[in-house]
Amino acid sequence: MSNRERTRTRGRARDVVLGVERLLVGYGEPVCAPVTVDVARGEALCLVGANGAGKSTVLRALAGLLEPLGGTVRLHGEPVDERSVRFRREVACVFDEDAWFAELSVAEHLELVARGHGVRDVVAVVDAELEAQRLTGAVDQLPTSLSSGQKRRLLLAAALVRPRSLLLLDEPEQRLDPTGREALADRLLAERDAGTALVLATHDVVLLRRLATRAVVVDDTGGDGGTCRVVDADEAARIVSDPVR
Ligand SMILES: Nc1ncnc2c1ncn2[C@@H]1O[C@H](COP(=O)(O)OP(=O)(O)OP(=O)(O)O)[C@@H](O)[C@H]1O
Repeated sequence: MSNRERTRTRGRARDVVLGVERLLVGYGEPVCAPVTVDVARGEALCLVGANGAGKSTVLRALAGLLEPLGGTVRLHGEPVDERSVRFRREVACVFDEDAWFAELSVAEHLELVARGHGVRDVVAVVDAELEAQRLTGAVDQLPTSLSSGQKRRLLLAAALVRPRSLLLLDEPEQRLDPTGREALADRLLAERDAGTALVLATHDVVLLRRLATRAVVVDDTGGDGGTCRVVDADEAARIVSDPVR
């Protein structure tokens, strides 16, 4: 969806994918103020904030990997349950975790993920994503032999060769060179405009400016009636460019 189309559809009912209500996260103690926000199809919500503010912790709770201390998270109106097949089918994650089968090549990994999620045209889907992630020269390599940037692109490819209505990404720009960051922004923009709901933690102002439709400022001040502030993309870009303001 272009920005013009997005403006035109403003005011119509939004197709909410993720609903978050006073979500409180932490490890025994809260790490940040509660979060209240929703994310519709074709929207990209960025989580911004200082190192250690709690962005990854919020993402882990959204993915059902961390039990919240309070509040609710709903996917298509249903409570998050990472054990349910529907939840796992709908939610793709790119977190900072390398979970590879050491003996499977790059192409074999992607084919395994796509097949496991019931993708029909596995070879075509995997080939297209290898191309998009500039991994065609590494198809036969084992993950351990990849550079750190290539490993990151393989993680991204694994999230994009499978069905999803929600894509959760934790600093996807990490370890990518400038060309890789541009390609990442292009790919995520296409994903957003194809109707996926995106939530990503990022410190990258270029990615934020190109992609964000809104942002949550993750901190412990409870600036918005006791919850983390929800701001527009311009305000988020100003915060990321000048975090001490
Ligand atoms: N497994 C854990 N157990 C206890 N505390 C943790 C754990 N993981 C993170 N923390 C703490 O929770 C706080 C929030 O960490 P988190 O990784 O969510 O921050 P972040 O905003 O993603 O930071 P960054 O921008 O550096 O990635 C930090 O104080 C961190 O030390």
